[in-house]
Amino acid sequence: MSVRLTVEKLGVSYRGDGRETEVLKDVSFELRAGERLAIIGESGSGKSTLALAIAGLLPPGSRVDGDVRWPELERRPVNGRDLGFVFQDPSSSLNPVLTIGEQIAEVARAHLGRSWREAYEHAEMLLGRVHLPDPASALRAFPHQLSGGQRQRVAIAEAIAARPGLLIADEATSALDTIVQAEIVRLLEELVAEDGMSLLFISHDIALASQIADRIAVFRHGRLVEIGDAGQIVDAPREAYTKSLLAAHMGLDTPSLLAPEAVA
Ligand SMILES: Nc1ncnc2c1ncn2[C@@H]1O[C@H](COP(=O)(O)OP(=O)(O)OP(=O)(O)O)[C@@H](O)[C@H]1O
Repeated sequence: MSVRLTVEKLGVSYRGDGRETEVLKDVSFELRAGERLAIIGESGSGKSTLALAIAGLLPPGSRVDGDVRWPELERRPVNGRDLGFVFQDPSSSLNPVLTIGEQIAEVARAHLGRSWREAYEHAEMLLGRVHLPDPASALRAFPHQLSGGQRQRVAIAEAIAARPGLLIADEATSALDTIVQAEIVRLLEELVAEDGMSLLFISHDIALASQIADRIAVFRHGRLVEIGDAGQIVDAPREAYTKSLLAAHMGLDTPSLLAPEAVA
């Protein structure tokens, strides 16, 4: 499998109020084509900063050390074209005064060079792919006319409109109730498999991460503590911190994450 992304000794510091705060330190990993990698860690561990650094979206003035490379590309990656971003709050990527059709079609026009008519057809096809009921009517709807789960489906359709090689989902299901969350996770799995995209699934929820990811990377205080196959991380974590994350998940009322044979 070819390598889609190489993160090498990445460090990020934010600057403000005359101070510099280091939030990512010496982070290295590879993401292969078609691979689903979950990034997990507590709030403030640097997960979103990692996503922003990969997308080239860090605030101006941030200090970046190390490297993010895209071996398959011979040019700089273009946001929207080479990578799609889905955030926790779909309102941050959807424009409230444009119809759903206009927003998705605009991505197809900008990045795929489609005419408006072709771009609208493309948008309707994508709304079908994200399982929005009645895609033709949805094209004419405004974001506020949809439910939270439907808005997240639209945000996903927009993120994949230009067929990017990488989809970054940053806490994309955290604001949704459990049933809708499971549906969106299934949808992401389906789309990633169909399009051969790589997925960076950012979550504070190790149980959810283990459902969707091939591999899991555990972050703490801006450092990559442990990375491995999802099964290994959940069944046989090497680091004490990962064990404590798993233990914190295991409330008395929580079903075990471990496979039955591993418990026996
Ligand atoms: N623009 C910024 N300027 C200064 N500090 C920032 C900025 N953005 C984030 N931080 C700080 O960087 C650290 C890492 O934040 P980040 O959002 O990357 O963590 P996270 O793991 O994604 O957290 P969460 O799960 O709460 O979103 C935190 O201490 C945060 O307060």
